[in-house]
Formats: sequence, structure tokens, C-alpha cells
Amino acid sequence: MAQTKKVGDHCSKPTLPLCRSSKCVKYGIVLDAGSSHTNLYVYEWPAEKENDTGVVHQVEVCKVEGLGISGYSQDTEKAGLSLQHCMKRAQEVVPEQQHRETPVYLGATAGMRLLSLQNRSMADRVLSAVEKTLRSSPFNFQGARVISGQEEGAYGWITINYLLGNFKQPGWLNFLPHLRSSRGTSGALDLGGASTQITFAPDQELIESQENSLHFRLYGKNYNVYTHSFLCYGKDQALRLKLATDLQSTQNGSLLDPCFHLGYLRIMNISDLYTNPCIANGEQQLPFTQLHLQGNGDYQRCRMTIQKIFNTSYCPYSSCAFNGIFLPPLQGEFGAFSAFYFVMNFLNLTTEKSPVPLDKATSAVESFCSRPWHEVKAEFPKIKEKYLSEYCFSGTYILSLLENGYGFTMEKWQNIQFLGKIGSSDAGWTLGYMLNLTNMIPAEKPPTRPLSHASYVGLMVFCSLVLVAVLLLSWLTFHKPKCLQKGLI
Ligand SMILES: Nc1ccn([C@@H]2O[C@H](COP(=O)(O)OP(=O)(O)OP(=O)(O)O)[C@@H](O)[C@H]2O)c(=O)n1
Ligand SMILES: [Ca+2]
Repeated sequence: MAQTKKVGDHCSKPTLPLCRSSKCVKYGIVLDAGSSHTNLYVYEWPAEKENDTGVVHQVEVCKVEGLGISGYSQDTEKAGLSLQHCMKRAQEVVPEQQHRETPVYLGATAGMRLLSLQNRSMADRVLSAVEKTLRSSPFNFQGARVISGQEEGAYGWITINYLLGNFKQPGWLNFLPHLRSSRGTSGALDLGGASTQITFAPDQELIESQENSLHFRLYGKNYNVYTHSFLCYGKDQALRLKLATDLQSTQNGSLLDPCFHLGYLRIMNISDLYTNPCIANGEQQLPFTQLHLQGNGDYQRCRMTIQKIFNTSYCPYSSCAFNGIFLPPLQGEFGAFSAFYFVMNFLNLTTEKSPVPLDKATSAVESFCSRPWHEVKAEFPKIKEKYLSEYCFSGTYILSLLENGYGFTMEKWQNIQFLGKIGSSDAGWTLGYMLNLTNMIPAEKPPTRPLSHASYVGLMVFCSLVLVAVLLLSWLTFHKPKCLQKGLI
């Protein structure tokens, strides 16, 4: 990718040999090894247009059964085995004659970032196990690695702006979808299980902290982009943070939790709550080993308990999100995807047309939280209990994060669009990652062919016909054959 600050230098050489199939289509595979699960994506694009924008699209997504790869730290072989089913699926999707030239990449996100912080050698063993499976496939294995939060934010931003056509040159702008800022790009909001990213092009030129600043040159244009990844503020880890905070004020391990529905019960081992670096110590001081959680479905109180996990008491910059992290004033439109979309879509808050206003979204979450668990369970029998039981917490967390964490006011909220897919492709970091590693986004605008070959031939034929017609007419005018002259008979 053309950028003065390279976000990923791993395997960045062009890897794709010339396409040999009759259709001249190329393929690329990316595995998104998230904290909660792994997805495999197959992308396709016409070989002769690979430097155009918006031509790469997703043709397959395969959801890996079981845990995210970091969940296999005690049984690392299983991390590799779990991927086999989706790798077979990819072999069916990509034509056999192109298997060897199709690159496959695996990027692991916050679950593996946390495991690396906790136990580096365990994380390396998990990566070796997945690498073994990927190497044994017929595809062109290009690496399995843990990507940084900064890369995750940057590639998510590139993906959505590429898919929305925002990197296209003026002249094409009339055809762009409405989700586009005045500066020509859309911000990206990604909520995972273990981390969350915010990335956008701010109005101000200066980004006050270096680690939040990216510079890209894409298709002949410069972009200064702000990004931050909040590790531990994905929705699963945020819930753990909240529970650990609430536990400090219980005496016996019983917790009346307003973020769960009335009648909902959950028993958790305290040791499971304290298994990663998000929740620093504290466990030793607790005189009980289990947490008995009992829901009482109260949105307002839930919001207050969530608020405690955002520290807004200090800010070493002109403005901050929370925990002393720099955040410039929000600018333009935003696309919110991953769990932002899953949760808001469940709550019917993702209309295609105009966004649901903030006060309406708040009322919807409030009324969902107030419903008793038995009623919710009866209405959605097909939804996984883990997801269903947490939608009240998740909806409230999303509102807190966006409103209090990032400062989306009633007005700015209208600029957020919750998106699952753009065209046939899922919104997420994987497409941007592949575009970068296959050098498919040029720094300079590729020389534009004024016309395609077919249009050129067509135009030539048309001009020739016009010329012949003009010549014929002139000849008829000046040399009328005798048979056409008046008064011959
Ligand atoms: N239909 C769905 C699917 C997922 N989830 C939740 O969404 C979160 C996971 O979102 P995802 O974007 O898949 O996260 P990961 O990629 O696994 O995590 P990370 O990016 O932090 O590594 C999980 O808490 C999961 O329970 C949900 O509520 N409803
Ligand atoms: Ca993710």
C-alpha cells in the first residue's frame, strides 16, 4: 500500500503470477482469526483491472466452528484442526488450476494480542499450529501473524472506503453512495469481542499523538488519518471489565445485574473472569470463587455501571476519548460494522435509509432491557443463548461507547450508518489487508485509458460510416447521375 508510514511490512511483495484461466479472474484468501471466532474470506477480481478501485469483491465467507484460535491455548493442535473445514470449502470455491497461485493470509486480532501479552510462547505455539494447517493446503501460504490494533483500524478504514468507491477520482463522484463525508472518505468503527477501533480523517491537519496518526497516499491523493484500537473494550472484554468492577462492591459473590434481563441467571468462575491482562489482579482479595449473576433489566442503571469502565478523569491532549487517549473532533460520516452491526441489527436499529435517531435508539434498547428473560427467550428460540442474553448489555455498551466514550452527540449520531455488508463484501479489515499485501492499491492514479478497446473499435466503425455517408452525399449532390436529374423524360 502506498503510505509513508507502512502499517504492515509482512509479505508485502506482489505475489500473484499471471492469471491463466479463460475468464482471467484472480482469487485471494484471508482468515480473520478474531477473539471470539475465525472467518475465512475468499475474494475475486478481474486480473486485468487489479489496480482499479472497487473491483475486488467477496465471493465466499466460511465461519470456522468452535472457539477463536486464542481459545485453544491449552490444546494448540486443535487451533490448526479447527480451520480444516473452511480450507476445504475454499478449495471448492477457487478453481483447481488456480489453487497454487492463490495467496492465503491469516491475521489474528485482539484475542491473540491478549494471549501474547499473557504468555508469548503459548501464542507462538497457537500460530505455529494454524500455520501448519495453512501450509498443508494447496494454496500459496503467505503468513500467519498477529496484526496490531493500528493495522486493524487502518485496514478497516481502507476496506470500507474502497468498497464505497471513495478513492475514485472526481468525475465519478456522482455515482457514489450517499455514505460519504465532505472530505471524501468515511470513518470506520469496528467492535470486536476483545477490542474496538475508531478510524477517520479529521478536519485538523495535526494529529496530536504519533501513535494515532497514519498517512496514506492512495490513487494520487494524500490522507491523514486518525486511528485508535482500545484493547479490552471489545464487547466480551468490556463485560468482564464491568463485572470485575461490580464485584468490588459485593460481599458474597451475588450480583444483581441491571444489564441482564429479569429472571436471567448465570454462574461464572471468578478465576475465568481474571484470565487475561484486561483485568489486573484483584482476584486474590475476593473471598468467594463463584459469581452468581442475577438480571434485573434496568437500562438506566446498566448505563451507570458501564460508565465506570471509562476513565475520563484525565486528558494530556486538547481532547480525549477515555483513559487519556487522544481523540480529535469527530468528522464526517462513519460506517459501524462487526458487533456494532450484529447488535444494532438484532435491535432493528439499522435501517437502510435514514439512521434511527439517538433518542429512538435509546428507547429501543431501554424497552428491550426491561423485558423478562423468559419472554425474550420464547420470542427468539433460534438465537444462541450467549448472544441473546447479552444484547441488552451490548446495546447499552454501544450507546455508552459512542455517546460517552467518543462523544457522538444527537447530531453526530445521524452520521453513523451501521453496515454489515457493502455490496457482496463484509465490512471488516480483511479486504484492506489483502489489498495492501498484494499491492493492489497504487500510490498514484493509474493512467486512465480514455476508452476501452471495444468502445475504441466501435467509435472507429461509427466514424468510418459517417465519413462514407458524407462522401456519398457530397458525390450525389455534385455529380447527380443522369437518371436522377430532372426533366430527363
Ligand atoms: N450474531 C452475532 C454474532 C456475534 N456477536 C457477538 O459479537 C462479538 C464478536 O464480534 P466479532 O466482530 O466477530 O469479534 P472478533 O473478531 O471475534 O473479536 P476481535 O475483533 O476483538 O478479535 C462477540 O462478542 C459475539 O458474541 C453477536 O452478538 N451476535
Ligand atoms: Ca474482529
